[in-house]
Amino acid sequence: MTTVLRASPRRFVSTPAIERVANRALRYLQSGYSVHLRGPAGTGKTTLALHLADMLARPLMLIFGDDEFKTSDLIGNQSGYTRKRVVDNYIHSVVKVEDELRQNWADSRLTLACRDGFTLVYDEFNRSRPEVNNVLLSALEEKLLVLPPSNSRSEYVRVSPHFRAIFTSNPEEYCGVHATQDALMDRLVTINIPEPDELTQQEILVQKTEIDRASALLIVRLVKEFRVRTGNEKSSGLRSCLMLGKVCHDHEILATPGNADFRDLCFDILLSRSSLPVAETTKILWELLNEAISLGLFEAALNESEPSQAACVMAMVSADVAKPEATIAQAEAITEALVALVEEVALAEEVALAEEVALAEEVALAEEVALAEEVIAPIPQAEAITQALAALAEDVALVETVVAPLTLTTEIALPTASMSPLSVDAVMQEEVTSYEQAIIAYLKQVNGARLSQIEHALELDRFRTVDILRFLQDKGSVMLRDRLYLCTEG
Ligand SMILES: Nc1ncnc2c1ncn2[C@@H]1O[C@H](COP(=O)(O)OP(=O)(O)OP(=O)(O)O)[C@@H](O)[C@H]1O
Repeated sequence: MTTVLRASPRRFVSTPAIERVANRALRYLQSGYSVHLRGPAGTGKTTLALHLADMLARPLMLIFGDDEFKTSDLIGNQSGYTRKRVVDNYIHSVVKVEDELRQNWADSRLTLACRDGFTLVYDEFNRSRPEVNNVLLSALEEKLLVLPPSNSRSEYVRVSPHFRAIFTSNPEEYCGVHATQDALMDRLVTINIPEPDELTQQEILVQKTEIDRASALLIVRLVKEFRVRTGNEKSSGLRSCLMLGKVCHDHEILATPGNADFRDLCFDILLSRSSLPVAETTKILWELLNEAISLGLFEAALNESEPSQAACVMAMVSADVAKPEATIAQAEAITEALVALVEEVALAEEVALAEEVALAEEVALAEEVALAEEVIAPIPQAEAITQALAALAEDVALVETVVAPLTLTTEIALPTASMSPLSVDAVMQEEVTSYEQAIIAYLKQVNGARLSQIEHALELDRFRTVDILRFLQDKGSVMLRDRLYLCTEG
């Protein structure tokens, strides 16, 4: 049984680049021509073919090219027999038997599509042997499909004006494909489908795997870079990107080069896609992921809303590695730019650190000042204590003087041997009187003084000063108030 599809690609993503190609193809189809989409594996040819068929709004016949294909698989074949037996016994002695054996014909997809005006999508048609596809030549050009000779049906099928064919193929250097015959190519409009651009791949990833935009871009760039470094630019990385994106999304794996799960995923999906020896490919991928971590290339480039210097550097890297002719000088320039960037980051960190240290020092200084103020505050009290101590010392001295043995005073005041006792007394009396007057005069002058001040001012020793002051106090000429000696005379 032949199934007619009404298929359209699930969640077809249209970006400006895809729309341009789709419009071109649709133009040729509307003018009655069949279209051939040619390009490396995974560039979106089949998806685009289905999308175009959907745009034509006709039922769809889908055929996949195969090396085992025969022409009959395209147009149909005899399938089984119908046997017809007639027994005539009209005269009882005569029996007439007629036996008829007829082959049945079953249309295949191409015949159905041509007859009913469906859209045929012949995916990877160059995987079928060229002679199998010869039947298409007259269908496309003369609009007649030629069937094997038969007595029971027409050998020609008139191709409906609504019939359209969309072919897809991989380039001839691909394994398992046949060279396409010129006659067929001459009847088709061939559009080359390169690998989708970065934006398209990112968009497809976001819409089909529901991964976030930043992760999608990181994956696209990582896969692109890996393919460049492994010299595997012939095919497209879109399928690998879709696998990475879907697994990351389904299992909540953070798509960053430093994440161990993501790294495992990259190794599982990408290693087998390189034609280099496994050890070499592993080293390349390992280095790539490490570079991405240390230089933060991919992460920095993701911040598209604020294009940073790192993003520019990444753009340079992408642009240059994409060109095989990128010279060593360009590579050095890129390295220099990266080094400058790393240095700038280090400098910024240093400045931030210095500012932090300065701030910490300021805080420490402020704390010290506060502490010092706290320490200094009690000083007036200390001064008062010192003064009190000094006064106390004076008082102690005064007491000592008072209790000092009288003999000592006598000794000090002893007259010289040359003087007579009378003259000695007179001299002493005279001397004492002059000291009394001197002290009274001094106390009047300074309006009161301490014991030590009087001693110093009049250059007297302590015992004499105390004696004289006590005498003056007894006389009522001097009084002591608050450790100050005051003259009571007017
Ligand atoms: N425009 C698009 N919108 C949505 N998904 C897309 C689009 N283009 C490609 N894809 C997806 O990318 C993957 C590869 O696309 P597709 O199978 O069409 O590539 P292809 O060129 O036909 O590959 P092959 O030559 O190996 O058959 C598919 O999963 C497909 O769904």
